[in-house]
Amino acid sequence: MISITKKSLRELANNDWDQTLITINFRKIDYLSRVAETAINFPNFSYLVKPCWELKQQVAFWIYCSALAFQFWELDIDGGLKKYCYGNMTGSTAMFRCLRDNWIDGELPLSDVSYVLSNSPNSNMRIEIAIELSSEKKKLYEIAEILIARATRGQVSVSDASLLVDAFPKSFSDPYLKKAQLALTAIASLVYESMGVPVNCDLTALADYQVPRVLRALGIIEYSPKLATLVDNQIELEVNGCLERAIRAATIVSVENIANRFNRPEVIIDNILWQSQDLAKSTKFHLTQTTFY
Ligand SMILES: Nc1nc2c(c(CN[C@H]3C=C[C@H](O)[C@@H]3O)cn2[C@@H]2O[C@H](COP(=O)(O)O)[C@@H](O)[C@H]2O)c(=O)[nH]1
Repeated sequence: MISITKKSLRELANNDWDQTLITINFRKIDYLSRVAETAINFPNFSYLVKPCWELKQQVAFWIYCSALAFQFWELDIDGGLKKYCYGNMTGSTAMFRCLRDNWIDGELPLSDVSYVLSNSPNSNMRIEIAIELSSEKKKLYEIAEILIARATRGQVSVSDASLLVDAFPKSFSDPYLKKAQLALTAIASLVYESMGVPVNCDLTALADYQVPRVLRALGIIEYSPKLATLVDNQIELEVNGCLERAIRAATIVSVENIANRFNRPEVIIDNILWQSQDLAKSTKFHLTQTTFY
């Protein structure tokens, strides 16, 4: 098995970043100093876990949430964009809350998977992924334990994220390990919150559809006219095609440069950008039907 490392993901990103499709305006990174100043706190993952849950359960829950953190939108028959809603929440926040509300005795019971997820976008794939996890509760808790032990040593890495892919390939396979790295960020944060051990996250940015939208609105990345037209008109991009990969790659390269410029970890920069979606206003995100992000 070829081992995936932060170095190999960066190399992949540098290969996939097609500069005829996307320009990165490195000079504009300097203008982000105000954003970087607020990028002090580690992302918070304890807001949904119940205080009575032991750490292993908190981690199992966030592995579950991360596996389902993809494509919270769907195009309806008129071509309009519909986002996943639960209560008065939308997108991933809504999904995480729905999972928390249906989490019983340390799991989303297998018998509940279909009805809990049937009204979500890409529901067939979401249900398949949930079945992979819910039918292997013991394995979920074993991997949670292994990853907690690694985090407790003070560092998590891309190769730890790839353990999740080996354990649950349907849930976590992705050339850029987006969801597996989200899970590792959650584990680092939860270990810190519950044990007081600071955990260094040697991870890349999480290449999703919101961070490139924010980077584009900030003028850090700029699409070629052809790519801009597709994204702005909400034309779907082929999964794993060169356009989609170029967007994910430019996200990783940009966040790496922002992190280096302001001497902050990539996960913190990623999180502050993800939390800054309001800045992007009407900027469209790219549409790709995928379970990767
Ligand atoms: N790059 C990056 N992408 C992230 C996250 C998160 C979850 N973060 C929070 C969880 C606890 C912490 O407090 C974090 O703040 C979700 N996503 C992605 O966004 C997309 C959905 O977007 P929307 O429809 O707006 O919810 C989808 O691709 C999903 O995979 C992140 O942190 N970084």
